[in-house]
Amino acid sequence: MILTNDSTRLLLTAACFLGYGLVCLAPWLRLRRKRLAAGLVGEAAARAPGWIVAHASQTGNAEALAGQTLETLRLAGIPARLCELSELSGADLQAAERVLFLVSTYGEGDAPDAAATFCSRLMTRALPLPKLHYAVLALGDSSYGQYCGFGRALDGWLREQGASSLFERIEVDRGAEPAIAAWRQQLSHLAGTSDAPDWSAPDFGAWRLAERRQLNPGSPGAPIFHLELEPEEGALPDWQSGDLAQVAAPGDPSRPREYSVASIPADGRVALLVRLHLRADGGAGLASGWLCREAAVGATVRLRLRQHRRFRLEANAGRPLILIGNGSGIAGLRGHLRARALAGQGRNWLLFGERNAAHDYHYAAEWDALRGGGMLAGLDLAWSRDGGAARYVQDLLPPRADALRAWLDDGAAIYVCGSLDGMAAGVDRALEGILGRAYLDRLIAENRYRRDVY
Ligand SMILES: Cc1cc2nc3c(=O)[nH]c(=O)nc-3n(C[C@H](O)[C@H](O)[C@H](O)COP(=O)(O)O)c2cc1C
Repeated sequence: MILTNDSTRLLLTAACFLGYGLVCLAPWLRLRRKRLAAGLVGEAAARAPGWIVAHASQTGNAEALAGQTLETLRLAGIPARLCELSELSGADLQAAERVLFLVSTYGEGDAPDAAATFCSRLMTRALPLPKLHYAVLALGDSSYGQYCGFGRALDGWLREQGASSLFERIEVDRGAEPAIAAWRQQLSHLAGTSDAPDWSAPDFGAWRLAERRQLNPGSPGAPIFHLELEPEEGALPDWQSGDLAQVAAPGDPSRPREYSVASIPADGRVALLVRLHLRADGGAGLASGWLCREAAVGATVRLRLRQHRRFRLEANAGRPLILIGNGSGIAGLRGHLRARALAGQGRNWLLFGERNAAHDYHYAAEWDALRGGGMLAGLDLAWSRDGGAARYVQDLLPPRADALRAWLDDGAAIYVCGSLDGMAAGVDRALEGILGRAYLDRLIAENRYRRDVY
């Protein structure tokens, strides 16, 4: 084809417009993709109030069920969006048609960390919600005094504000399948669909206990063991530092025990730290006794891995990390330190507390190697049975207040792993004393204060 000067110019101009149009379209397409990924189903959902699936989760169970709830609504063609409870404003609640709440309980009947702002901002006051229809799935454990305490408090507060429940609160005791099935059934009924997807958790796999060694021989405390496991068949599954492993012990398979994974996939094995639980009568706990004593090296262990989104590094992977823990809590922190070393991120500060330096300084050689390699910038230790100024890990914080502020000013995130009794509350109080509650609440809202406490 022969082009005249005029038709060439015309074609070039048209091409320019087309190009410009594509440039303008690209951000819109990106935004649309982002909205879809965030759970906004269809453009209408961005405008219409629609349904909201709100979760408050500490270790990811309620969050995972919220994702599955959203998926069920999505399949039924219902516009809905997924969010964390603390992202909801009073105006959101007043505008929403229907809100499904999936919340767990922590501490002693408390809300998970991620719900702190919702509790302090909204649940402390009156908020008329006459138009709101809602349902609550409350996750808990009936061996605690305040069973499903937060789910019950939330339900009560919503009712006091004039909201109407779509169906009675459903309580899930230790992940019990029948309660989850009841929620699924109610949901299918509401959504007008009978083909809700199957939500069952993945099966336990067969793993071989490849290694076991006691970390604290001679300690006045209960023995603690480092275990390494590999799949009996097939490839190692993928996981991230911060994730959890569930073990079904032969003596009590219906109550799997959960442990923080202390290794990363690059190690080629799942490592766990298990403290032998000694009962008042001197006998060993069922699951820990089996894992630490009875199961021979080479034995089959039924295990499955579970994502722990709230304790993963995720968006904090590029920040400096302050890792605080005690006892077996070093497991989750070790996973993070190994992930950081692999990524070449050396701005890590470990603060750790145990009983005594001679027997309970778990993984001391590893920390030395990390320091030598520039992968551990700070290490502070507290020994409760050795005397000295700092007895518990929280005592390490006030004398290091200036360094702590400097790290946080540099954008650091804090990860706490270990016992809820004493340690977690003590660390929280010490941080509040140094930084103030508002600052800590901001860190929580920014996902820069993450806890795996038990
Ligand atoms: C340290 C700790 C404290 C807990 N406190 C309570 C409690 O007071 N009441 C309750 O019903 N469940 C309690 N639970 C059980 C959790 O709510 C339950 O394991 C739930 O399935 C966790 O869901 P999530 O992963 O969404 O946070 C507690 C669990 C832990 C680890």
